[in-house]
Amino acid sequence: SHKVSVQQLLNFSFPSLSFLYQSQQTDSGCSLLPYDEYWIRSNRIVTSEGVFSGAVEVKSGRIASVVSDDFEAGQFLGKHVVDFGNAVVMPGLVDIHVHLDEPGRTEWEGFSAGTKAAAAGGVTTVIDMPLNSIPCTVSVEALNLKVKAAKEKIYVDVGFWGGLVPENALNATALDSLLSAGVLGLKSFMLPSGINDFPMTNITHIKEGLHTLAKYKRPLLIHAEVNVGSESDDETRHRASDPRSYSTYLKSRPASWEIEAIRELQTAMEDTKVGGRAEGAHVHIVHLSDAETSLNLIKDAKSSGASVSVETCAHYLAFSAEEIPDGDTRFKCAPPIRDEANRQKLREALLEGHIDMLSSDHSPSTPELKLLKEGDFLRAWGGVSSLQFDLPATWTYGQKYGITLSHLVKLWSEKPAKFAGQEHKGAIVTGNDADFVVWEPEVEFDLDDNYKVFSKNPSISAYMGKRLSGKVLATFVRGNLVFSDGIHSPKPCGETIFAK
Ligand SMILES: NC(=O)NC(NC(N)=O)C(=O)[O-]
Ligand SMILES: [Zn+2]
Ligand SMILES: [Zn+2]
Repeated sequence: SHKVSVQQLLNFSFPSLSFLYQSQQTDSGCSLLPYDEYWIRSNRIVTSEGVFSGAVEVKSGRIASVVSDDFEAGQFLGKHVVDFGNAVVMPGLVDIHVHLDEPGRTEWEGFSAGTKAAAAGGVTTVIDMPLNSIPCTVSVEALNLKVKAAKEKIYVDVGFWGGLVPENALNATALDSLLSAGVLGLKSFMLPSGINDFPMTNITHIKEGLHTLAKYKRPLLIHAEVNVGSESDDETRHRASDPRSYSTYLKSRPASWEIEAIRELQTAMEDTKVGGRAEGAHVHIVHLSDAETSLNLIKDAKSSGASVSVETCAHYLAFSAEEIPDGDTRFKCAPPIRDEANRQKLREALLEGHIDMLSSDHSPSTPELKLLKEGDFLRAWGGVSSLQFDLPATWTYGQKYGITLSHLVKLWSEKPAKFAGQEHKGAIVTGNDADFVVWEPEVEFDLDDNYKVFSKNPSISAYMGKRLSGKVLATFVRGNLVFSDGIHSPKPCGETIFAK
């Protein structure tokens, strides 16, 4: 077949999309690109298998075809082609662990600001956590309030986890109605969550929850830490140590808290096996920090046939305890960021495939609650604000230990999409939603005061002040160009996602 240079056929190339938008504004306003059918071309299209030079055809929000560069002459004649040249085209990121905090705590975050940050960071789907909003998503009524609050505010697609709490855990009817209303799975805590109306569950609650989840084949996400007392054992002795020193906080929350929680979960994990009481359900350990015994226990459960997975977060891979300055409570989260040796082990485990996926655990609050002025690690709110930096943070630190573009696709898109029951997302294959991030891995930028962070309270993000590489040029959600050249589409056209 006769090959032609695609350059001869292009009718426009990046960057000019926002100008194009301004000149050809559509009435929907959902997309900065005024076409329903177009091709995206790049020398670096990434799948979990590798990188190729080619083009992706988009029609009505879906991927209509994917071709490598040995296409037929004339294939693009008369078509709209956006050429991204050497910029990388990947499936958009699917962040399964995000606290958007609306309704009720919009001074912490919110659907609009949070999903703008997601879009600016190449995240095309977020799954919202059931806690920190008021009310927490523990009933159908609360879910309905969330969905109502999200209406016409979201720039990317948003699904919801429901909460498993003592109040609903032993009540199969209550859980049935929450699951039937479309939450993608449930989430619970094995110790106090910090939010009074999201109480912790014990192992009986967890087992009953899994039993109900089995019918729906949906996962239970678990914050796996239990309070087994700390090394120095009581609050008074911590108080005697310097609360501005990160090591004081780290000692107050040792790895034994994660280990003990996962041990307690062993029989619950057993229940998910073929023939078990909760066959069809799945246990997912969120934000693993301890890369040793806790991870080994999870590996053992997996190899014994339990349906189990585990995520870690970008910040556990990026930072180590030794680097956290005194008083810098932006880094306070639970479980805590541990020492350098642990970070190395976590990175190895990730590359070896023992950690199934990544998430942000974007859990922002306000500078006041982070006690940024006092710098008191023991009293500050726990949670890292990071949603906009999922991609560049994972990439910047990941390059040091061997993360490839294909790793990013697998850990940030394919695996989490599948985990959340969104098999039609997370990969560049024909028929899938046209969710993409286009970015330049080599371009560096400083997260200084001039950098536009779309989340509320940018000053609390642990990444501010850092230099990252990996600039997002464009983000597409179901074919809509929702972010380009630093601006968002005029209308927020993200969709709410429900389990069927
Ligand atoms: N209430 C929270 O958002 N807690 C979160 N806080 C963290 N991780 O420090 C979490 O995911 O556990
Ligand atoms: Zn948690
Ligand atoms: Zn969380």
